[in-house]
Amino acid sequence: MNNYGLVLNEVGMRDYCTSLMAKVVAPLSKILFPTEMFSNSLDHHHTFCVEYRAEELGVGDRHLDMHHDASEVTLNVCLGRDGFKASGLQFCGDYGASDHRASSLKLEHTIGTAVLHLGRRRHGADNITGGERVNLIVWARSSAFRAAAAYGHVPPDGYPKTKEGSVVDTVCLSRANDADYEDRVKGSGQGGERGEEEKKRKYVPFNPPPKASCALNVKKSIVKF
Ligand SMILES: O=C(O)CCC(=O)C(=O)O
Ligand SMILES: [Fe+2]
Repeated sequence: MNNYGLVLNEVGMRDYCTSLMAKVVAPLSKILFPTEMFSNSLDHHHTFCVEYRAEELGVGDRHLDMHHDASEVTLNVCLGRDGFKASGLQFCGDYGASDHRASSLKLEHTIGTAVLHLGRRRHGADNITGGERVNLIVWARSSAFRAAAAYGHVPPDGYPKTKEGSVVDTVCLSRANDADYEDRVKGSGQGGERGEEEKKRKYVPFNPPPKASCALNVKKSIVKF
């Protein structure tokens, strides 16, 4: 979670952000993610700016731990500021997939460019080493998809889960979300101690218990009126 930034919906920019979602995010999502259940029904959003500041500038977020978003599709636009250093956005696999923690892409942010990705794709931002970086983030959501999940038509977080495969890359580990973080980073020369706040978090294990059903519950998807 970012501690520094601004929720644009709360400062009078909701309508502007809604038109950005309708004119940019929704049409591109239809083209890029045509097989997703929600690709035709993105209808609301949580839109905010994130801000990272290098240590030399004092307090601020330096990086963002590995996570997936509370969105169906995310638009991430790099707005500035000139001269920031170290801008990597590391992507891994999709939440629930066997390659969830395998590295897939490292994107270097540059001002004026954007990336559109599925919300469930694991990602995290590198430590900024100079200057300040500000990005606009649109978490686009579908009410229909979320209602389907709430009523059990699809699993609660949207997707069935597959047992994790053998490839787990250190760059994809999350200090806050992975119970095995410390064991896995030991000896890898990367990562570090969890902060106090991260230690207090309740872990939600990625892999489902052995007997958990991963299939969609077909019976539940029949709605009686
Ligand atoms: O810093 C970035 O570019 C990513 C931000 C992000 O993933 C988020 O706020 O959910
Ligand atoms: Fe994110």
